[in-house]
Amino acid sequence: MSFDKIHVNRWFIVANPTSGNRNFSKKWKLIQQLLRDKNIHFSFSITQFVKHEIELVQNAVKQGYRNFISVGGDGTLHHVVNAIMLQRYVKTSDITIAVIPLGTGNDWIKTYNIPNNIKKSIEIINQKKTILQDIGVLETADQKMTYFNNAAGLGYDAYIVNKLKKLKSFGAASYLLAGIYGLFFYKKSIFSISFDDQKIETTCLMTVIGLCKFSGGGMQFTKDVDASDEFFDITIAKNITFLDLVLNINKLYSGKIVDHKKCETYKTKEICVQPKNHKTFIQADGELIGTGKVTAKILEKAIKFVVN
Ligand SMILES: Nc1ncnc2c1ncn2[C@@H]1O[C@H](COP(=O)(O)OP(=O)(O)OP(=O)(O)O)[C@@H](O)[C@H]1O
Repeated sequence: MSFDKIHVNRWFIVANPTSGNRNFSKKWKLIQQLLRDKNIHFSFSITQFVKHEIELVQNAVKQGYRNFISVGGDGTLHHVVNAIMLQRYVKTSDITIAVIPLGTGNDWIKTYNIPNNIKKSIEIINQKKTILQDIGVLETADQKMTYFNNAAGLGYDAYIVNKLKKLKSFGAASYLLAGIYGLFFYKKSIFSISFDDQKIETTCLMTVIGLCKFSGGGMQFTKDVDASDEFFDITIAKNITFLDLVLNINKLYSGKIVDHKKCETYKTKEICVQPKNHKTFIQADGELIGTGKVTAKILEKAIKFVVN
Protein backbone atom coordinates (compact mmCIF):
# COMPACT_ATOMS: atom_id res chain seq x y z
CA MET A 1 0.00 0.00 0.00
CA SER A 2 1.51 3.36 -0.95
CA PHE A 3 0.74 6.42 1.12
CA ASP A 4 0.54 10.05 0.27
CA LYS A 5 3.08 12.22 2.06
CA ILE A 6 3.08 11.67 5.86
CA HIS A 7 1.77 14.80 7.61
CA VAL A 8 4.17 14.87 10.57
CA ASN A 9 3.15 18.21 12.04
CA ARG A 10 -0.40 18.52 10.79
CA TRP A 11 -3.52 17.50 12.71
CA PHE A 12 -6.64 15.98 11.23
CA ILE A 13 -9.70 17.15 13.15
CA VAL A 14 -12.94 15.19 13.33
CA ALA A 15 -15.69 17.39 14.76
CA ASN A 16 -19.13 16.15 15.85
CA PRO A 17 -21.69 18.98 15.47
CA THR A 18 -24.22 17.15 17.68
CA SER A 19 -21.97 16.70 20.76
CA GLY A 20 -22.99 18.60 23.83
CA ASN A 21 -26.24 19.74 22.22
CA ARG A 22 -25.58 23.46 21.85
CA ASN A 23 -23.97 26.20 19.74
CA PHE A 24 -21.71 24.07 17.62
CA SER A 25 -21.10 26.63 14.88
CA LYS A 26 -20.05 29.33 17.37
CA LYS A 27 -17.74 26.92 19.21
CA TRP A 28 -16.30 25.57 15.96
CA LYS A 29 -15.39 29.08 14.77
CA LEU A 30 -13.66 29.75 18.09
CA ILE A 31 -11.74 26.45 17.89
CA GLN A 32 -10.43 27.22 14.39
CA GLN A 33 -9.41 30.73 15.44
CA LEU A 34 -7.58 29.55 18.57
CA LEU A 35 -5.73 26.84 16.63
CA ARG A 36 -4.60 29.37 14.02
CA ASP A 37 -3.51 31.80 16.76
CA LYS A 38 -1.26 29.04 18.14
CA ASN A 39 0.09 28.16 14.69
CA ILE A 40 -1.32 24.65 14.95
CA HIS A 41 -1.78 23.36 11.37
CA PHE A 42 -4.87 21.29 10.66
CA SER A 43 -7.34 19.91 8.15
CA PHE A 44 -10.82 18.89 9.25
CA SER A 45 -14.07 17.07 8.55
CA ILE A 46 -17.43 17.50 10.25
CA THR A 47 -19.33 14.25 10.92
CA GLN A 48 -22.64 13.90 9.12
CA PHE A 49 -24.05 10.82 10.85
CA VAL A 50 -23.46 8.34 13.68
CA LYS A 51 -20.07 6.54 13.41
CA HIS A 52 -19.04 8.72 10.44
CA GLU A 53 -15.82 9.25 12.47
CA ILE A 54 -14.65 5.76 11.41
CA GLU A 55 -14.63 6.48 7.67
CA LEU A 56 -13.22 10.01 8.08
CA VAL A 57 -10.32 8.92 10.29
CA GLN A 58 -9.44 5.88 8.20
CA ASN A 59 -9.34 7.95 5.00
CA ALA A 60 -7.13 10.49 6.77
CA VAL A 61 -4.74 7.72 7.87
CA LYS A 62 -4.49 6.60 4.23
CA GLN A 63 -3.76 10.21 3.26
CA GLY A 64 -0.79 10.22 5.64
CA TYR A 65 -2.23 11.78 8.82
CA ARG A 66 -0.89 10.43 12.12
CA ASN A 67 -2.20 13.11 14.50
CA PHE A 68 -5.92 13.42 15.20
CA ILE A 69 -8.07 15.78 17.25
CA SER A 70 -11.48 14.56 18.36
CA VAL A 71 -13.83 17.53 18.78
CA GLY A 72 -16.82 16.20 20.67
CA GLY A 73 -17.66 14.02 23.64
CA ASP A 74 -16.76 10.52 24.75
CA GLY A 75 -18.77 8.96 21.90
CA THR A 76 -16.85 10.84 19.24
CA LEU A 77 -13.52 9.89 20.84
CA HIS A 78 -14.68 6.26 21.10
CA HIS A 79 -15.34 6.12 17.34
CA VAL A 80 -12.03 7.85 16.52
CA VAL A 81 -10.27 5.21 18.64
CA ASN A 82 -12.20 2.42 16.88
CA ALA A 83 -11.23 3.84 13.49
CA ILE A 84 -7.55 3.73 14.47
CA MET A 85 -7.74 0.24 15.98
CA LEU A 86 -9.66 -1.23 13.03
CA GLN A 87 -7.33 0.09 10.31
CA ARG A 88 -4.40 -2.03 9.14
CA TYR A 89 -2.21 0.60 7.45
CA VAL A 90 -0.15 1.93 10.37
CA LYS A 91 0.95 0.67 13.79
CA THR A 92 -1.66 2.10 16.17
CA SER A 93 1.00 3.24 18.67
CA ASP A 94 2.39 5.56 15.96
CA ILE A 95 -0.87 7.50 16.06
CA THR A 96 -1.64 10.39 18.43
CA ILE A 97 -5.11 11.50 19.51
CA ALA A 98 -5.98 14.77 21.26
CA VAL A 99 -9.39 15.95 22.48
CA ILE A 100 -11.16 19.29 22.40
CA PRO A 101 -14.19 18.57 24.59
CA LEU A 102 -17.72 19.47 23.53
CA GLY A 103 -19.65 16.53 24.96
CA THR A 104 -22.14 16.12 27.80
CA GLY A 105 -20.22 13.73 30.05
CA ASN A 106 -16.63 14.14 28.83
CA ASP A 107 -15.39 11.45 31.19
CA TRP A 108 -12.14 10.42 29.46
CA ILE A 109 -10.55 13.90 29.76
CA LYS A 110 -11.05 13.89 33.55
CA THR A 111 -8.46 11.14 34.11
CA TYR A 112 -5.80 13.38 32.57
CA ASN A 113 -6.94 16.66 34.16
CA ILE A 114 -7.84 18.12 30.77
CA PRO A 115 -10.35 20.86 31.62
CA ASN A 116 -13.75 20.95 29.93
CA ASN A 117 -12.73 24.18 28.24
CA ILE A 118 -11.95 24.81 24.58
CA LYS A 119 -9.13 27.31 25.10
CA LYS A 120 -7.34 25.30 27.80
CA SER A 121 -7.61 22.04 25.87
CA ILE A 122 -5.96 23.73 22.87
CA GLU A 123 -3.15 25.01 25.11
CA ILE A 124 -2.64 21.40 26.23
CA ILE A 125 -2.46 20.23 22.60
CA ASN A 126 0.19 22.89 22.01
CA GLN A 127 2.29 21.48 24.91
CA LYS A 128 2.58 18.18 22.97
CA LYS A 129 2.83 15.95 26.05
CA THR A 130 1.69 12.42 25.21
CA ILE A 131 1.14 9.12 26.98
CA LEU A 132 0.81 5.62 25.50
CA GLN A 133 -2.47 4.28 26.87
CA ASP A 134 -3.90 0.76 27.00
CA ILE A 135 -6.99 0.03 24.90
CA GLY A 136 -9.60 -2.68 25.53
CA VAL A 137 -11.18 -4.89 22.89
CA LEU A 138 -14.58 -6.48 23.41
CA GLU A 139 -15.96 -9.45 21.55
CA THR A 140 -19.71 -9.91 21.74
CA ALA A 141 -21.70 -13.10 21.00
CA ASP A 142 -22.18 -12.04 17.34
CA GLN A 143 -18.33 -12.03 17.08
CA LYS A 144 -18.30 -8.25 16.58
CA MET A 145 -15.15 -6.51 17.88
CA THR A 146 -15.44 -3.13 19.60
CA TYR A 147 -12.52 -1.18 21.07
CA PHE A 148 -12.75 1.13 24.09
CA ASN A 149 -10.47 3.74 25.63
CA ASN A 150 -12.26 4.62 28.87
CA ALA A 151 -14.52 1.99 30.44
CA ALA A 152 -16.96 -0.72 29.43
CA GLY A 153 -19.68 -2.33 31.50
CA LEU A 154 -22.52 -4.81 31.63
CA GLY A 155 -25.74 -4.38 33.55
CA TYR A 156 -26.99 -1.28 35.29
CA ASP A 157 -24.52 1.22 33.75
CA ALA A 158 -25.33 0.04 30.22
CA TYR A 159 -29.06 0.14 30.98
CA ILE A 160 -28.57 3.77 31.98
CA VAL A 161 -26.68 4.53 28.76
CA ASN A 162 -29.74 3.26 26.90
CA LYS A 163 -32.02 5.58 28.88
CA LEU A 164 -29.61 8.52 28.54
CA LYS A 165 -30.29 9.00 24.85
CA LYS A 166 -33.64 10.60 25.69
CA LEU A 167 -32.27 12.71 28.55
CA LYS A 168 -29.09 14.28 27.10
CA SER A 169 -30.79 17.68 26.75
CA PHE A 170 -30.49 17.92 30.56
CA GLY A 171 -26.70 18.15 30.20
CA ALA A 172 -24.48 16.71 32.96
CA ALA A 173 -27.52 16.09 35.20
CA SER A 174 -28.86 13.64 32.59
CA TYR A 175 -26.56 10.93 33.97
CA LEU A 176 -27.95 11.30 37.46
CA LEU A 177 -31.54 11.41 36.16
CA ALA A 178 -31.01 8.26 34.09
CA GLY A 179 -29.38 6.62 37.14
CA ILE A 180 -32.39 7.38 39.32
CA TYR A 181 -34.76 6.05 36.64
CA GLY A 182 -32.72 2.87 36.51
CA LEU A 183 -32.99 2.38 40.28
CA PHE A 184 -36.73 1.84 39.88
CA PHE A 185 -36.82 -0.26 36.73
CA TYR A 186 -33.54 -2.15 36.28
CA LYS A 187 -33.71 -5.89 37.01
CA LYS A 188 -30.47 -7.51 38.18
CA SER A 189 -29.19 -10.68 36.54
CA ILE A 190 -26.95 -13.54 37.68
CA PHE A 191 -23.56 -13.11 35.98
CA SER A 192 -20.99 -15.82 35.40
CA ILE A 193 -17.63 -14.03 35.41
CA SER A 194 -14.35 -15.76 34.48
CA PHE A 195 -10.82 -14.34 34.55
CA ASP A 196 -7.37 -15.78 35.31
CA ASP A 197 -8.11 -18.86 37.44
CA GLN A 198 -11.31 -17.45 38.98
CA LYS A 199 -14.94 -18.16 38.22
CA ILE A 200 -17.52 -16.08 40.07
CA GLU A 201 -21.24 -16.67 39.77
CA THR A 202 -23.29 -14.01 41.52
CA THR A 203 -26.33 -11.76 41.38
CA CYS A 204 -24.84 -8.65 39.88
CA LEU A 205 -25.94 -5.04 39.50
CA MET A 206 -23.11 -4.43 37.05
CA THR A 207 -19.57 -5.43 36.10
CA VAL A 208 -17.30 -2.55 35.09
CA ILE A 209 -14.18 -3.11 32.98
CA GLY A 210 -12.10 0.02 33.51
CA LEU A 211 -9.07 1.56 31.84
CA CYS A 212 -9.52 5.17 33.00
CA LYS A 213 -11.02 6.58 36.19
CA PHE A 214 -14.37 8.20 35.38
CA SER A 215 -17.63 7.16 33.77
CA GLY A 216 -21.31 8.03 34.07
CA GLY A 217 -20.64 11.77 34.04
CA GLY A 218 -17.92 11.95 36.72
CA MET A 219 -18.63 8.82 38.78
CA GLN A 220 -15.78 6.46 39.73
CA PHE A 221 -16.51 2.76 39.78
CA THR A 222 -12.98 1.35 39.66
CA LYS A 223 -10.06 1.13 42.08
CA ASP A 224 -6.34 2.00 41.72
CA VAL A 225 -6.72 2.98 38.09
CA ASP A 226 -3.69 3.38 35.85
CA ALA A 227 -4.56 3.57 32.16
CA SER A 228 -1.07 2.46 31.09
CA ASP A 229 -0.41 -0.38 33.58
CA GLU A 230 -1.45 -3.05 31.04
CA PHE A 231 -4.30 -4.30 33.25
CA PHE A 232 -8.06 -3.76 33.40
CA ASP A 233 -9.52 -2.57 36.69
CA ILE A 234 -12.57 -4.72 37.23
CA THR A 235 -15.38 -3.91 39.66
CA ILE A 236 -18.10 -6.43 40.34
CA ALA A 237 -21.00 -4.63 42.03
CA LYS A 238 -22.95 -7.58 43.38
CA ASN A 239 -26.38 -7.49 44.98
CA ILE A 240 -26.34 -3.72 45.55
CA THR A 241 -29.83 -2.48 46.37
CA PHE A 242 -31.74 0.71 45.67
CA LEU A 243 -31.11 1.76 49.28
CA ASP A 244 -27.36 0.99 49.09
CA LEU A 245 -27.06 3.30 46.07
CA VAL A 246 -29.11 6.11 47.55
CA LEU A 247 -27.16 5.97 50.83
CA ASN A 248 -23.84 5.97 48.98
CA ILE A 249 -24.49 8.47 46.21
CA ASN A 250 -21.51 10.64 47.23
CA LYS A 251 -19.28 7.54 47.15
CA LEU A 252 -20.21 6.98 43.50
CA TYR A 253 -18.54 10.32 42.77
CA SER A 254 -15.64 10.05 45.23
CA GLY A 255 -14.79 6.51 44.11
CA LYS A 256 -15.19 5.08 47.65
CA ILE A 257 -18.09 2.88 46.47
CA VAL A 258 -15.51 0.23 45.53
CA ASP A 259 -14.87 -0.33 49.25
CA HIS A 260 -18.53 -1.28 49.83
CA LYS A 261 -18.85 -4.84 51.16
CA LYS A 262 -20.95 -5.82 48.13
CA CYS A 263 -18.27 -4.69 45.65
CA GLU A 264 -15.23 -6.71 44.60
CA THR A 265 -12.30 -5.33 42.61
CA TYR A 266 -9.65 -7.13 40.56
CA LYS A 267 -6.91 -6.48 38.02
CA THR A 268 -6.73 -8.71 34.99
CA LYS A 269 -5.79 -8.71 31.29
CA GLU A 270 -8.75 -10.73 30.07
CA ILE A 271 -12.27 -11.37 31.35
CA CYS A 272 -15.45 -13.04 30.18
CA VAL A 273 -18.87 -12.02 31.56
CA GLN A 274 -21.99 -13.98 30.78
CA PRO A 275 -25.42 -12.92 32.07
CA LYS A 276 -27.40 -16.04 32.99
CA ASN A 277 -31.11 -15.17 33.19
CA HIS A 278 -31.62 -12.30 30.77
CA LYS A 279 -29.48 -10.57 28.15
CA THR A 280 -28.25 -7.36 29.75
CA PHE A 281 -26.95 -4.38 27.78
CA ILE A 282 -23.22 -3.83 27.21
CA GLN A 283 -21.75 -0.32 26.98
CA ALA A 284 -18.32 0.84 25.85
CA ASP A 285 -17.30 4.46 26.57
CA GLY A 286 -20.98 5.34 26.97
CA GLU A 287 -22.01 3.82 23.61
CA LEU A 288 -24.35 0.80 23.56
CA ILE A 289 -22.65 -2.03 21.70
CA GLY A 290 -24.83 -5.10 22.25
CA THR A 291 -26.37 -7.48 24.76
CA GLY A 292 -25.46 -10.77 26.43
CA LYS A 293 -22.05 -12.41 26.77
CA VAL A 294 -18.84 -10.41 26.30
CA THR A 295 -15.12 -11.12 26.40
CA ALA A 296 -12.66 -8.26 27.01
CA LYS A 297 -8.90 -8.29 26.35
CA ILE A 298 -6.35 -5.59 27.03
CA LEU A 299 -4.14 -4.25 24.23
CA GLU A 300 -1.09 -2.86 25.97
CA LYS A 301 0.01 0.73 25.30
CA ALA A 302 -1.85 0.83 22.00
CA ILE A 303 -2.41 4.52 21.16
CA LYS A 304 -0.69 7.80 22.07
CA PHE A 305 -2.93 10.45 23.65
CA VAL A 306 -2.20 14.09 24.32
CA VAL A 307 -2.52 14.68 28.10
CA ASN A 308 -2.03 17.51 30.56
N1 LIG B 1 -23.87 14.46 12.45
C1 LIG B 1 -24.23 13.59 13.40
N2 LIG B 1 -25.54 13.37 13.66
C2 LIG B 1 -25.91 12.50 14.63
N3 LIG B 1 -25.04 11.80 15.40
C3 LIG B 1 -23.74 11.99 15.18
C4 LIG B 1 -23.25 12.88 14.18
N4 LIG B 1 -21.90 12.87 14.21
C5 LIG B 1 -21.54 11.99 15.16
N5 LIG B 1 -22.63 11.46 15.76
C6 LIG B 1 -22.69 10.49 16.88
O1 LIG B 1 -23.02 11.18 18.07
C7 LIG B 1 -22.77 10.25 19.15
C8 LIG B 1 -22.59 10.98 20.48
O2 LIG B 1 -21.52 11.87 20.45
P1 LIG B 1 -20.71 12.29 21.76
O3 LIG B 1 -20.71 11.19 22.74
O4 LIG B 1 -19.41 12.81 21.32
O5 LIG B 1 -21.55 13.49 22.33
P2 LIG B 1 -22.28 13.60 23.73
O6 LIG B 1 -23.20 12.42 23.86
O7 LIG B 1 -22.88 14.96 23.82
O8 LIG B 1 -21.05 13.51 24.76
P3 LIG B 1 -20.66 12.51 25.98
O9 LIG B 1 -20.62 11.11 25.44
O10 LIG B 1 -19.30 12.97 26.43
O11 LIG B 1 -21.70 12.66 27.03
C9 LIG B 1 -21.62 9.38 18.65
O12 LIG B 1 -22.09 8.04 18.59
C10 LIG B 1 -21.35 9.89 17.23
O13 LIG B 1 -21.02 8.87 16.29
